[in-house]
Formats: sequence, structure tokens, C-alpha cells
Amino acid sequence: MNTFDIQPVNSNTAAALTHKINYKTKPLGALGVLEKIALQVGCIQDTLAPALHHPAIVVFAGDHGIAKEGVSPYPQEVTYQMVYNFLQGGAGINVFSRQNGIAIKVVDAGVNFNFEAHPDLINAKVGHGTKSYLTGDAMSEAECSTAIDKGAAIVKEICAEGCNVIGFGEMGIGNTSSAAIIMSLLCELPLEQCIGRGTGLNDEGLKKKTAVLTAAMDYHANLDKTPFNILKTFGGFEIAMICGAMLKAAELKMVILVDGFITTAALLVAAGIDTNVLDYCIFSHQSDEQGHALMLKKLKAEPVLHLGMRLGEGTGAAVAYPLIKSAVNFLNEMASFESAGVSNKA
Ligand SMILES: Cc1cc2ncn([C@H]3O[C@H](COP(=O)(O)O)[C@@H](O)[C@H]3O)c2cc1C
Ligand SMILES: O=C(O)c1cccnc1
Repeated sequence: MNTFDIQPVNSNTAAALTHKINYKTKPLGALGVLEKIALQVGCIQDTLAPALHHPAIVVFAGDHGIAKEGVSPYPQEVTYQMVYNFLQGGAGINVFSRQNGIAIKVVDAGVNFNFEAHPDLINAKVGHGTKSYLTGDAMSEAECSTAIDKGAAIVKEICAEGCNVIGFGEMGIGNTSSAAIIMSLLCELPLEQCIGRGTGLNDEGLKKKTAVLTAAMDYHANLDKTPFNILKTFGGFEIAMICGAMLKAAELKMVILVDGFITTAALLVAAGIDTNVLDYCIFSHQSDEQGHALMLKKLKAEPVLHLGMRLGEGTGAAVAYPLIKSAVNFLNEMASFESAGVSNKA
């Protein structure tokens, strides 16, 4: 597996940035969360005048063997059908990305379908879906590290094209199940607090999902619970790729826009591998998937938005992006008390 060299952000810049923010023509703290974002982006870029270039969202798609156990109300075919929807520009993520000037890349991380070559589809297929982790591992060690490496390589290329702010999305029927188990093991929380309704399970469906995931965890009770082993055993190709992509983005000092429940689960693994990745993460929103609030709490993360969204695909990141721009713009463009000749006395 690729190793990553992630530097913590330069906290020396923080004092100078805080001074700059505090002397803008506004009451102290009056731009709230935008001030925190401006501070973070300035620290990531190690400058008092940060800039956002070529924003991108990468949507990783992969199928899950566990889907055949009835853990999602939707059939596995929806994964490949949604990939076509992404390529045709008709999905939620296409709409919000278009609106906000964000480029989208779609990646076949391991969909159970053979796509013909398409100029907008990155072929990084590791397999035709993972195996069911009910009675075995979702991925082999080699598959899991290949997925991490491919995610990293994709980000390296996007960064080389001039992008310095990146979000990650996912598509994979059944992947809220992977995310729930990853959360339970890495946050050390009971499975019941981590499992949600995903795409909309009813009470009976939720019971079934809980029974299946409980059985899977029981089967793997003796697993040596390192972040990598948890990912390999219960993850998905798209989740492993997002994990590698996040670690590489942090190594390259990019601003990372974290989306919802599944991408935050990928981040839990990434942070388990190197906690410095968290310095580069802006938490775009709190998803309505039950479990996301607790996940964010565990990460001491303050989500920018809480809109009752629970879609994935990177939609939360795309919707939050204009606010990141607002934060950077006020830092760069707003007058200071001194430059505007405004009296700085309460
Ligand atoms: C039409 C459709 C579009 C989606 N876009 C994202 N997801 C989301 O739902 C899936 C996870 O939920 P579960 O674990 O319940 O299957 C993922 O593919 C996720 O990205 C979608 C789901 C559907 C049905
Ligand atoms: O929060 C998410 O990312 C999410 C929630 C439900 C279904 N798909 C994605």
C-alpha cells in the first residue's frame, strides 16, 4: 500500500490569520462559521491570502456483495444505472456542481457491470463488486490496497491539473451498511446507534439490516481491528478509494470537502491511518442518516450545513462549496478597520 506523508497544517499562520480576520470591518466574530473556515483554509494553504482553484468532486462507484442480503430497499443495478445518470449530467451531484462551477469526475471503482469506454468515466475497476462480508472478507488485502492506491493516483492527477479544493462522493447500493459497521468498530459504538435507514428502509427493513449486520460482525468477532483490516473486511471499493483519495489530498495540502455518512466513514479509516488528514477536512453537512451526527461528534467536527439531506454522491460538499468561497472572499476582499477608516471601538 501507498504510504502517505501528511504534514499537520502550519499553526504559526493561525495567529496572523486570526488577527486579519478580527480587524475586518465587522464586530468581533460576527461572520461565525465563515471565520473558522477562512482560518482553516488559510492554515492549509499557509497564507494570509488563500485562493480556491479548479474545485472538483470525484464520485466513486462500487458494488457491494452484501446488497443481495436485503440491506437496501433498492436493487444493485441502481449503482450502474446511476453511473450513466452521472455521465448524462442528470443526477443531484451534476445539478449542484454545475450550479457552483465544480468539475465532476466519475470513477468506476468496482461496479458489477461492464461499461463501454466513455471520455468522462475513469476506469479504476478493482472487481465486479465486493464479496459479501457475511461469511468472508469483502476484499482481499491486495484489492483493498490497490483501491487505496488508485484513489490516491486519481487525486494526484487532479491536483496536477491545478485543483486545490476537492470533494468526494460515492454511489454503491448497500454502502450505508459498510459505513455503519466501520463506524461501530472505529468509534467503538454499538451497531444499533450506527445503523440507519439508508435509502429509506421501513421498520421491518431496518430490523433485517440490523440482523444481517449483527451476524456479519459476529462472524468476524476475532478480527484484528486495525483500520486497514476493518476496511478490507467490511468496506467497499469506492470507500477504500475515497480513503486513499483523502490521504493523498491531505498530503498535497488540498482543502477536502467531506460529504455525508459514507464519505465520513471513509475518513474514519483514513484518520485511523494518519490523523493529520483531519486538519485538511471541512465537514460540509450533517446528513440525516442516523449515525452521522455521532460520527461527527466523535471527530469533533462542526458541519457547515444541516439541511436534512441524505443522498450522498458528494451533494452536501457541492452545496456547501459557495460558503467556502464566501469565507475565502471575505478574508481577501473585505476592508479592515484601518483601510476603511472605520473606528474600531465598541
Ligand atoms: C436512485 C438513487 C440514487 C442515489 N444516489 C446516492 N444514493 C445513495 O444511496 C446508497 C446507499 O444507501 P443504501 O445503503 O440504503 O443502499 C448509495 O449508493 C448512496 O450514494 C442513491 C440511492 C438511490 C436509490
Ligand atoms: O449521508 C449519506 O452520505 C447518505 C445517506 C443515505 C444514503 N446515501 C448516502
